[in-house]
Amino acid sequence: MSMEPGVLRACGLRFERAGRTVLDGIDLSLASGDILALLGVNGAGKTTLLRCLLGLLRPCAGQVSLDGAPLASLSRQRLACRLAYVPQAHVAPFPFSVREVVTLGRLPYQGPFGAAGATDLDAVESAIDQLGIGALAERPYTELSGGERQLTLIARALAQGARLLIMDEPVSGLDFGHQIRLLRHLERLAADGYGILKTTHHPDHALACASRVAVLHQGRIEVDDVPDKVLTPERIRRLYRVDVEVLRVSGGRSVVIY
Ligand SMILES: Nc1ncnc2c1ncn2[C@@H]1O[C@H](COP(=O)(O)OP(=O)(O)OP(=O)(O)O)[C@@H](O)[C@H]1O
Repeated sequence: MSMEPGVLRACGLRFERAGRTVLDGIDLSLASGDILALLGVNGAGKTTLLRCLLGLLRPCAGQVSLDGAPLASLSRQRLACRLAYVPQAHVAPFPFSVREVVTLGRLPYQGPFGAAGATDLDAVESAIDQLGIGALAERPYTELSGGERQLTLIARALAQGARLLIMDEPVSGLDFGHQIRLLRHLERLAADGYGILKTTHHPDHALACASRVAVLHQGRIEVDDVPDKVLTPERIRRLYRVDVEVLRVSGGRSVVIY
């Protein structure tokens, strides 16, 4: 399993779609130990930015690099050992079992005709165990609920062994308990040296579980700083057009009241 930390960096990213500028000069970095929460209203370009950072979309200007090397200079296999993606849960075209979907995370470590070896199987069982989805392991992915699919995709990313995780709304569709357990687990992973970039629509989740918060607005990163500095009532009001208060509670944490 790859244990390499790393720094993923976007410089001057610009992306256009159907003649519209979606991203306009984005500078952003993600390092080992970071939990970076990316906020922005619907359609702000969060998923587009994640897909540019993963090398799945090609920006029309700017560059993404991993430890100083442009993504384009790295093979897909090398990249997959360093960088894992948790997309928003989707319905798979084939009824793979949950264990088989998680095992797909091990593909970068196998040769063209390679079968999963002992290390791969250990990584798969460990990821299934971390996400608490052992009871689902033999169920067809196509027959899972949205939340169960989400947990499976997170397990697949952990099985992949990459230390930088790019997660698109990882808690969406999860019940309250799974949300809290996942956020706590992300904190443990960051303490263990993972770098995590997650999009979220919940300022509360960014206050509860992020070392930095970046706000994507009108194609630009409007601010990138510690959660308490970014998530002020004024900014939340301006961004989402809702009136809220932000209260300090015990343990030095802040919560959004509405
Ligand atoms: N396949 C596509 N073709 C054309 N435009 C698209 C396509 N996918 C997304 N867009 C547009 O690109 C912009 C950014 O979309 P994106 O999905 O990145 O936003 P987002 O911030 O992730 O939104 P949400 O919070 O709703 O998931 C939006 O205006 C969207 O309509």
